[in-house]
Amino acid sequence: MTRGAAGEGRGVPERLLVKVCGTTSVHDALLSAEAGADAIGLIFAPGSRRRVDVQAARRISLSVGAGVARVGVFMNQPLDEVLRTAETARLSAVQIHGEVSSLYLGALACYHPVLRVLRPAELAGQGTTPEGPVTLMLDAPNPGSGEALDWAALRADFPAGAWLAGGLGPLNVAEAVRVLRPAAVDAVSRLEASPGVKDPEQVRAFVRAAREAHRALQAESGSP
Ligand SMILES: O=C(O)c1ccccc1N[C@@H]1O[C@H](COP(=O)(O)O)[C@@H](O)[C@H]1O
Repeated sequence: MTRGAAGEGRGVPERLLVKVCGTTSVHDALLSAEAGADAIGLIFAPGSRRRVDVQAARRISLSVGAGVARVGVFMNQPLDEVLRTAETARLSAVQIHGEVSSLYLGALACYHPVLRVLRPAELAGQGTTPEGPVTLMLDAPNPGSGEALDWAALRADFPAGAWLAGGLGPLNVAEAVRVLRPAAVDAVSRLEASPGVKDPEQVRAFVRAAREAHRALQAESGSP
């Protein structure tokens, strides 16, 4: 991955990962995998309309196999709950929202790759997303709401190597990729027919639009 300081002169990442979040069925997991997603998200956050139970998540994870990353999404949940869920549901990474300590993140990172979610107001001064098991991810203040961010306003502070979520969909992902050059894009609301149920056309169009945008950036910058 091409990395550098936040803001100015950010390179084009070698790869753009695409994550389709809020998966609640084997059917939708296979749809995302067939559309070419690199990762699916399984939401365990309390109160989410896309919350999946651990045994269903395990069946979903096993259905896609090791070629597709399974990211568990958590919000202010105890460490032992996250670790138990990750093991039972065969997660390959955990996405952590909410108020948690660096000790909590460090302990989790001993076991799993961690996506640490930040809101726009928390971005200033983060610099580059660190090499290693904790990767930064930017999301809207109200996760899973479909609210898009002002990418141009965040450009100077967006850490190189970070992931991007927040109101992304087939119609705007190309612009987001062009402006912020994230290492990965992640979406849920704009890919659904109803909460927790994917719209196949939107999922396919999202993956396609993200890939095309990344290829265009690479071509522009002369990267292979
Ligand atoms: O989607 C949810 O219900 C949710 C609940 C709690 C934490 C995270 C949640 N979703 C995450 O929100 C982003 C993007 O959502 P959207 O595309 O803006 O709707 C994604 O990372 C989901 O993992």
